[in-house]
Amino acid sequence: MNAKVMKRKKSSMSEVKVAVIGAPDVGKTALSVRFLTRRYIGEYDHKSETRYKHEVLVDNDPILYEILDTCPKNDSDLPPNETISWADGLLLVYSINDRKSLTYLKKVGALIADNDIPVYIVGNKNDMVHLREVSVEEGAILARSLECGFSEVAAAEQVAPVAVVFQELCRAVLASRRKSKHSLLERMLGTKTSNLRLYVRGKSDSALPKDNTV
Ligand SMILES: Nc1nc2c(ncn2[C@@H]2O[C@H](COP(=O)(O)OP(=O)(O)OP(=O)(O)O)[C@@H](O)[C@H]2O)c(=O)[nH]1
Repeated sequence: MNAKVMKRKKSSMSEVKVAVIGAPDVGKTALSVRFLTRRYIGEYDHKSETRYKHEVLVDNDPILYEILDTCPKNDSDLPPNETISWADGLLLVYSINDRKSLTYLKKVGALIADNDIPVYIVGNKNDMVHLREVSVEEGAILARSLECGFSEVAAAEQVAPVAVVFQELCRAVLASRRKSKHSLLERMLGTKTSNLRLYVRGKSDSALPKDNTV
C-alpha cells in the first residue's frame, strides 16, 4: 500500500482483531502467513499461539488487523473464553481432508452459540481433493448454521482467495459494529432509526455519507 495514503488515514484506521481457530494442522499458520506476507513456507515451527499486526486497505479504508494464530494441543483443546472475547471476528478453519477438523469446528460453533461474534469458515487444503473427507456441502451447511460466510481455499497454492477470506471477515466485523451503533441509537432515541436519516460516523464507517443528519 502507498505509505503516504496509510499515514494520512492512520487516525481513522479501524482495528480488527481476528482469532484464527481450528484443530491442529489444518493450516491456520499457513493461511495467516499467506495473508501477511503472500508467501507459503510449507513448514511452520510454532508451539504456542502467535500474534501478528498487519495494515491493509479493505474497500479503500485502512484496516489494522491484529491476528491471533491459535495453537491447540489436540483435537479436544477448544479455544478458551478469553480468546473469544478478545476477538472482533473468528476465522474458523478446517481441512477438507480431515473430517475430525470439521467436528472440531462444530464444537467451537456450540461454544460460541450465545456470542454475537462475526465468523467466517474456511475449508483449507483444497489442493488435496483426491484425499477429500469433507464435502463442500458439509462446509456450507455448517456456515449456514452459524450464519456466516464460507469458502474453500488452498493456502499452499493461492494468494488472492486467502486475502478475500480475511477481507470478508473484516467486512462482517465492520457491519456488526455499525449494527451495534444503530441499536444503541435506537435505545437512546426510543425509536426505530430506520425511519430517520442518520449521521453515524466513527472510525469504522468512514464510507458513510457525511451530509446525512438525524
Ligand atoms: N497440501 C496443503 N498443505 C497445507 C496447506 N496449508 C497448510 N498445509 C500444510 O499443513 C501442515 C500444517 O500447517 P500449519 O499452518 O502449521 O497448520 P496449523 O493449523 O497452524 O497447525 P498447529 O499450529 O499445529 O495447530 C503443514 O505441513 C503445511 O505445509 C494447503 O493449503 N495445502
